[in-house]
Amino acid sequence: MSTPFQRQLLRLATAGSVDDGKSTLVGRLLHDCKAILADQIAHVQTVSEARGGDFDFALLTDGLRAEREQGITIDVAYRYFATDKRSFILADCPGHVQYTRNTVTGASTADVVIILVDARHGVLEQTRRHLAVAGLLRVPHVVLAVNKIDLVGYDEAVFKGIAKDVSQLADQLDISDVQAIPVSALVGDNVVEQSASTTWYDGPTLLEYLESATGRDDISARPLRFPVQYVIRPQTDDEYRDYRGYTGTVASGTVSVGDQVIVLPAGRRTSVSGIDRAVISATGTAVAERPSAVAGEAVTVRLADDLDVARGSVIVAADSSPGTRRELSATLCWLSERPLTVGARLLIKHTTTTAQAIVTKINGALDLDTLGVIDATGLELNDIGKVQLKIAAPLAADPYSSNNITGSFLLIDAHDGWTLAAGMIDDEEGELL
Ligand SMILES: Nc1nc2c(ncn2[C@@H]2O[C@H](COP(=O)(O)OP(=O)(O)OP(=O)(O)O)[C@@H](O)[C@H]2O)c(=O)[nH]1
Repeated sequence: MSTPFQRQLLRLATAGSVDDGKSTLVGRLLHDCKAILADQIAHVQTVSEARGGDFDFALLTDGLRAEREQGITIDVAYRYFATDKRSFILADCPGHVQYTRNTVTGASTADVVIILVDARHGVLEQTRRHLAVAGLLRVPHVVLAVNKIDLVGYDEAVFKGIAKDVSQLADQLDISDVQAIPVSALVGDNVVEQSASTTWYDGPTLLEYLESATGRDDISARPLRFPVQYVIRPQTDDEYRDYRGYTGTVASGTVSVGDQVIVLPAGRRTSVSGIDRAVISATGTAVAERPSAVAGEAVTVRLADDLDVARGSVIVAADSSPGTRRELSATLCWLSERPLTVGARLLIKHTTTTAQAIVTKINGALDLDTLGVIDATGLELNDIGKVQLKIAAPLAADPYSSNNITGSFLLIDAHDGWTLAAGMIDDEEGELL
């Protein structure tokens, strides 16, 4: 069972092209739902006046920009805010040349992605790309914020035209829930307050929508996956002499004492004999035994038998084991300036395992104009493509459609440690694109 706090929490990400108004929209949202501190408002007022202009909402979110100017690399920053009804975590993806990288990072855990379109420009290539990424990552809800609606005279036909274009794309990309909202981030229309200038629109404001949207499926109801991060074996002379436990974060499902489990990749069956959690208090750290733990909790699991368990092992429900594989069909978002070619040798980071991998085949790339798959011999920066990989170690992996944690991975350059791609494991039929 999730706690009331977990139930109310909604993860958001924003996406849009440069100057579509992301910073202004986020600033407006935070300001109008009173999530901004008074001293921040006073500061923005002073800076805006010094520049001889009106209150600049983008300044409320531009702290990041200042940090970037100092050379600190921040691709995605997380902001927390709350209303009476709900708490939010917003992955703020600044306008940047590496759009896809930021969007993938921000949207990978998002419940809702807000895709901005400038009402004057309509759907652009970036919009298609952002929609494709949201579809691939199976973000449950997409908000199409048709921004700068004030600059097209609050014209209903313009809004409807863009909403229709996006709804057609969403159908092709298998995105089932798109809510189009006409907004002016600058004026504040339909962000928190209903606009008097769009009387033809009877849908929710952005905040109303966000306060009522449901999150991703409850991952604690899925089969157990517990990737082992560390093996704990104190080998001291005290009561913990024979202690052997496996720490990690429950990726999905629930683990309870007495559960029948299988340890992968070895495939040995055993049962859970104990679950411990460190409790830190004023008097020090103690170990508390727990009857069970749910997805998202970091615990130490003890097993009834002394098996070969190491970092990278995955403890899974005995009646629902994914097995292991050394070959994967996957969809990649290629995030590097260095193109991918067949035969490339890389590292794959999948849950707590890192192993060598080789790209054996490139099956095609997504054509953003037609949204079909076209032949490709390589993948370039921001391309989305289908590949086959051979891996040096067996992975306990699920298709992304059934588990977004054990179904996803990163590809890393073995020489310099740079992240090259984010990958999602295809269904058996390879139906991701
Ligand atoms: N008229 C009008 N102007 C807007 C609106 N939203 C944003 N703007 C203006 O558009 C410009 C770009 O807005 P930003 O919020 O900086 O855009 P952005 O998408 O965050 O830009 P980057 O962070 O550089 O990607 C600014 O001059 C804003 O004042 C709107 O709804 N109406």
